[in-house]
Amino acid sequence: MAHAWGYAANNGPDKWVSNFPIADGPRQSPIDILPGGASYDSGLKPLRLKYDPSNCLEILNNGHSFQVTFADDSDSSTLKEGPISGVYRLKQFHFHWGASDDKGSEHTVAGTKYPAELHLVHWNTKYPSFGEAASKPDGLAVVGVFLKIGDANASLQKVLDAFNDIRAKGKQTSFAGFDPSTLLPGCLDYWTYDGSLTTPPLLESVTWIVCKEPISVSCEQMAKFRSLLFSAEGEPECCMVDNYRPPQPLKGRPVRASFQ
Ligand SMILES: NS(=O)(=O)c1c(F)c(F)c(S(=O)(=O)CCO)c(N[C@H](c2ccccc2)[C@@H](O)c2ccccc2)c1F
Ligand SMILES: [Zn+2]
Repeated sequence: MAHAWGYAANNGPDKWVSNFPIADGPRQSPIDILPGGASYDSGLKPLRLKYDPSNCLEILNNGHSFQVTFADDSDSSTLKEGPISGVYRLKQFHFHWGASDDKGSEHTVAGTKYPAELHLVHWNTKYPSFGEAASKPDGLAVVGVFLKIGDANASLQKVLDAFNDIRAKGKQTSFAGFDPSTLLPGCLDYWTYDGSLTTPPLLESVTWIVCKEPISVSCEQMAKFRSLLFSAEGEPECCMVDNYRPPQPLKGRPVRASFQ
């Protein structure tokens, strides 16, 4: 039985390298973004995101995070332009968060941690499937959005309202008609760099697109995130918190900014 990875002391990010040696690779994610170290690139286009709520299928607690999965058999929910070329289809979105409001994001900005981070995972349609794309250097594009404590987020609340059905690992429930563009900030200025998945298999196939502007989340909503469980029904309850990988070495990679 393959060693189950997780976020605990015995199977967390510092241990992943033993089963996934790419953990020490040249383009690992997340990173600490230094705004002063990013170079403005006037050639970067605005993000073109088009999401069809009818593609939204279900919400699932996969034991590491919760994910909302989309039908990706057509080009109706896509990411185009920005730093990428071609058409990338939305496959799922998920979040990372902390046990307290002072940590939880994967990317950091000049050392600043946010309480949570949203990831919208897209795959390059030049490849026949998500699985094929996931192993190619230009196969995936993930849009990251920071969450900052403030007013309650009405759009996020629709996702949190489904949590009672997915509290334990392996639980899933239908989740239809949700438009993920309602989770995006008003300004889509971004940083971009070449990186990887931040969980095993840590594949170095991700063009990261991290929005500069956060969206809001209330303290009560953060508490709702922390009501999910890493554990399955019948197992000792283990709260799903701190499911984030810390920043990894930049190893000389350029970070570009779409804004001045
Ligand atoms: N931060 S990240 O964007 O790197 C990331 C995560 F941090 C993350 F937690 C997940 S997850 O699916 O929630 C649990 C781990 O698989 C995925 N999920 C991936 C995924 C699974 C199914 C469909 C789409 C995306 C990830 O599990 C994956 C990607 C590629 C190949 C195998 C698995 C993910 F992409
Ligand atoms: Zn993620």
